[in-house]
Amino acid sequence: MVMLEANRAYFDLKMDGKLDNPDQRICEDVTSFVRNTVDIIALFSSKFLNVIGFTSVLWTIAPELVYFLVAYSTFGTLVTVKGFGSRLISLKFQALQREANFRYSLIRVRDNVESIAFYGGESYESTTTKAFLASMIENIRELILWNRHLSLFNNVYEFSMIIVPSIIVAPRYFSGQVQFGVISQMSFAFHRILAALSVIIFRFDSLSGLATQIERLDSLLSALDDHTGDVRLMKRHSGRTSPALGLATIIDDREDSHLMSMIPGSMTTGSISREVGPGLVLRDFSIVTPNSHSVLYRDLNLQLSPGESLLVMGPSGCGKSSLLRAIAGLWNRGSGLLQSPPCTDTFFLPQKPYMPLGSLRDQLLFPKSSSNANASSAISDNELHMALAEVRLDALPARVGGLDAVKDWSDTLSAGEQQRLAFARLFLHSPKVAFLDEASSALDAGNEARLYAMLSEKLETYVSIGHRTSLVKFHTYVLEFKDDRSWTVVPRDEFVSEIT
Ligand SMILES: Nc1ncnc2c1ncn2[C@@H]1O[C@H](COP(=O)(O)OP(=O)(O)OP(=O)(O)O)[C@@H](O)[C@H]1O
Repeated sequence: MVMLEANRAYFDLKMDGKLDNPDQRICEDVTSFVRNTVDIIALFSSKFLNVIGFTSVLWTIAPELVYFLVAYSTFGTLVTVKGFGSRLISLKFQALQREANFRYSLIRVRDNVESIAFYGGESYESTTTKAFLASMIENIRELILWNRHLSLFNNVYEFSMIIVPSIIVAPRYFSGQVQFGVISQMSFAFHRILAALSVIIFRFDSLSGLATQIERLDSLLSALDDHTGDVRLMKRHSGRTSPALGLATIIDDREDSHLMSMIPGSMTTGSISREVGPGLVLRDFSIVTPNSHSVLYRDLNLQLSPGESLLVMGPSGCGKSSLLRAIAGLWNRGSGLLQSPPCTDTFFLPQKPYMPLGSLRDQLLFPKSSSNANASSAISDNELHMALAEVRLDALPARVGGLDAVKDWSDTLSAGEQQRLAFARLFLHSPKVAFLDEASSALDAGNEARLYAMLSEKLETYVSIGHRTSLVKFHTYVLEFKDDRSWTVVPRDEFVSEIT
């Protein structure tokens, strides 16, 4: 939940790609960690009481056996930890990682059944999934082998002590110094203390499992901490309002400079300065991709006042979506000034419409939740039906069983229907500024023109990304990226006269 709620940590951790399978760490490792910790605390407490209780018994009969037990269990513990420890922990770590990878490969197939079926990619997917399974099995095999070694060592360690107390006390029994009953009393105490002092040896399997879970959870928490550090730096940086703010200013600041050094690549790229304002202003704006550190474009300057709109065009891969990522705060590496309205006034329609789990009502209200009384009572059923009618999906509720019908919407609706539903979502939220990333790419020209005509009536300001020149007439300005990474911003009419 922290990952979802705290400054889009889920997005940044995925983009950084340094942490594998956070889902498994959260769902399974936490549960196992809590269960194992409780078990181990209970076990250690009971063994501690055994040591206290039985040492006094053994000490009165044969104190040399107490020294012997301490030395023997220390030797056994050292052999177990040094000989088996690091290998077993790393194998268990890999086991969790490979199991999660295998499960993720199955989930990917489930989520992409239609595309795989169209491509006829069953054999490829089967090979890939089998490779994940094989790597998991190989690891389990090695784990079983090492556990067998450990268990053999445990048996030798334990059984070689069976007759030791009798051998040591036998001379005293035959010389009449002790009774026969004392031998069994001493033997019982000896084995209870041995079991207690050898707890690390006999329970090494659970302890190494716990160590693995601690390591995985620790790296998750460290990644979240690093992320909080990054966000703190960004917030501090974006809190400044001087348009002249640049990388040099930040590096001169000693505290910020320390924080900047925690961000990979920050000394070379810096962060974008952010301000809140009514329109959209980009000044000397450059974007750098998160991992590859390649600069998509440099020194972009534009100003969009309330009431104006912008169409972003350009060849595939030139960085159109990345511009929206930067405006949304998903990408921060780069330089220059970005002024945009507060996030409460903006709404983004991403390239791939997202259909959350839930009812048709949830699809329309997303990202608000229909279970939130304020969100659901603010928008009536009638308004939801009207929004659907505006995007020509008025027949949808009857077709699927009403606004509360729950389906897998990404599979149930066509790509164009999902895009129309996303437009309905946008109209219902009626933000001051909207950002649309090829949000009508799956629509026919008629539906696209109708939706854009409605958009220009309903919203003051919007920025769209699109490839079709038919969209130009719905925008005030056109920002065009060229193949050589240069760019131009021109008024709509100028753009039209240039291309005709
Ligand atoms: N997470 C990432 N890490 C590194 N590079 C990335 C990442 N995401 C995108 N890129 C790269 O950044 C460049 C710009 O990507 P972007 O998605 O902005 O292109 P685009 O202009 O919107 O393309 P299209 O029109 O095909 O959607 C591409 O070369 C892409 O490979």
